[in-house]
Amino acid sequence: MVLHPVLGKLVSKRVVLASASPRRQEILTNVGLRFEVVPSWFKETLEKSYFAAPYEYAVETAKQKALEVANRMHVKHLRTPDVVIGADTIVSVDEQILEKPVDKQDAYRMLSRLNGKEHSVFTGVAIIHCSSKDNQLEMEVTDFYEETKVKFSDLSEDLLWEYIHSGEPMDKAGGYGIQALGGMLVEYVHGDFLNVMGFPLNHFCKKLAELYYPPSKHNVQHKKYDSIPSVDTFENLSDGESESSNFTEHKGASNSDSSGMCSSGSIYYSENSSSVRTGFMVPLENQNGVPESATKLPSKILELMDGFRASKALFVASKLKMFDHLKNKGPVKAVDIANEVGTSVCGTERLLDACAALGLLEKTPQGYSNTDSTNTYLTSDGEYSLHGYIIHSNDHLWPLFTYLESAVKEGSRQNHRAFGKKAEDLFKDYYHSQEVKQRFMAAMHSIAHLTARDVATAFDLSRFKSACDLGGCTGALAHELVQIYPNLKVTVFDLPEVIANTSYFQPPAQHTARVTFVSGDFFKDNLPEADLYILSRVLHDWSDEKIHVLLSKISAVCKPGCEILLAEMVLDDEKKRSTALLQSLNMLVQTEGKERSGSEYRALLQQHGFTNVKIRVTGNLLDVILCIKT
Ligand SMILES: O=c1[nH]cc([C@@H]2O[C@H](COP(=O)(O)OP(=O)(O)OP(=O)(O)O)[C@@H](O)[C@H]2O)c(=O)[nH]1
Repeated sequence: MVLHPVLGKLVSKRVVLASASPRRQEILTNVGLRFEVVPSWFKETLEKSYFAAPYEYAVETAKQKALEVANRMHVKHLRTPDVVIGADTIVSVDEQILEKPVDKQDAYRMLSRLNGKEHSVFTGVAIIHCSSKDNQLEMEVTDFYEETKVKFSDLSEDLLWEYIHSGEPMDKAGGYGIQALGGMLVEYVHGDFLNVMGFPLNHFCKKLAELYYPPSKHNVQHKKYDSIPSVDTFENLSDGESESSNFTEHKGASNSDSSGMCSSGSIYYSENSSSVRTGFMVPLENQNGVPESATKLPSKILELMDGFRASKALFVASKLKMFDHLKNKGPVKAVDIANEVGTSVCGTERLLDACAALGLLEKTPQGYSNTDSTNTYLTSDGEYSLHGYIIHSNDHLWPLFTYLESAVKEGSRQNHRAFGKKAEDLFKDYYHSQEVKQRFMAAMHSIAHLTARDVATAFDLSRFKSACDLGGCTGALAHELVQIYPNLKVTVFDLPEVIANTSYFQPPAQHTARVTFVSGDFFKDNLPEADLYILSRVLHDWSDEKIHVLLSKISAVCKPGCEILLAEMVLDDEKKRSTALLQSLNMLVQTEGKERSGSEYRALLQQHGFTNVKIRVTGNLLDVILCIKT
């Protein structure tokens, strides 16, 4: 494979990809490059008017992303990477630069602009070679860009919105992903497809070839590499460093292709060879440098078999607040965390190592530190903290799931077995003690906060003046709704014991005046008047009989034209979505409810006069259903 000699130059180096883009990770992993991912914190806010051409903006942003990571790693870990790669993809149309859309309206604006026209996709790339002298960081920056022209077909408004509601546009430059659903919008591509996806691999390899194999005197009369040097010219490329010639062609290896790549994308190389040889077998290595087994392993099954261990490691690290202890600190040694948390050193070290291997922590010789997503999702005060739900999973769901077998045999909830209590009303169980109640509310709050934006924007709700969120708990969705819809007032209706405890979860005052809390039981008490009734993660708790009671109450207070919005994990009719199916098992062990399909919800709603049932799959944890009282 012609790329090997070039990528092989990076094998012995500590390579860091300064990008959170899963596509860039995939493109580089697929060609066997081994690297760490350290997403850049550089904010993509350079003043666009300062740049004469769009590609200059993309190159400068890529450079700034990579420089930020190189500097941070040097300062933070005192272990400087050898190479840092940064990239930035933009779309340019009518002299405008389009980046990632900020919301659905923005995605719509972008896609409408691209509709029926040709545009350019530019990816700027920066390759920074770092070294440290007297603890001073020295960097050599190489950068380049690649342009690909893409043309969209003429697309209808409906199709654009359908695409936007798929959720795909949101993290993609120009608001589309050519590698997935977005591919259907595209009439033609002129240039490097991978460049559109986020990383111009071919140009990257050419750049490495230029850097690592500069034309020597004897080949200087040859044309400058305008493509990757082929294997035929491989010997000419040798610069005498042993690593450059460590690559071995592997003929006849059963799970390799002619490129010498193993099927999982690793590069073959021999340990001691100083010249290219053929037919020499060495163990294949995976991404972590671990030899691959000779036996074909059922990796999916093994992963499921051990899945509970990984979950429990996450739960325990969260419960012991290890991620909180690591927040805003440089690397911390296991012994220091053990002392702070009050745990054994050997146990703590094993747990932290497991968390690092699971990608939850970064580990360096100086100690452990949180990754960015750990700071966001796993610390108790992270922006989208799931801490509450993780503790609920550990303390409540885990014991219930140990009785899954009984639940399957008996077809009913297992609270009496897990907690030694007679099954009463579902929420009475949660609210019997202040501690359990707060834990449950924190869990519901974390999921509501994470899903609120997608639920609130799945449909345009700007025509409504008043909404009532039945079982709205801490008001996380209500607050998101009033932020998005300036004319909307939302009443959160929930049990008195919930309403009495909501103050802790309220956001800073900004739009809070348009959110009010009213206590009551939606099965027994009068419902507040509203144009829109919201039931988010409510119906899945209940049997069809109870749902009929609730829907008939709502139907009775709904004037024609009033609407209901449901947010639930909707099962696909083919029952293939494992997250929703596992959530349905979760409902089995603890409630009388279940997850339902779109047609099941439609049937329930239609029986109470709610028609025109529309369903949006959001790509987040909750899907959204909207219907109108006729
Ligand atoms: O067809 C596709 N077009 C673009 C993409 C993806 O879009 C983003 C572009 O954003 P950016 O370059 O700013 O990169 P980020 O994702 O924010 O990650 P960084 O941490 O590197 O800033 C990029 O992910 C492309 O892959 C696509 O998927 N398909």
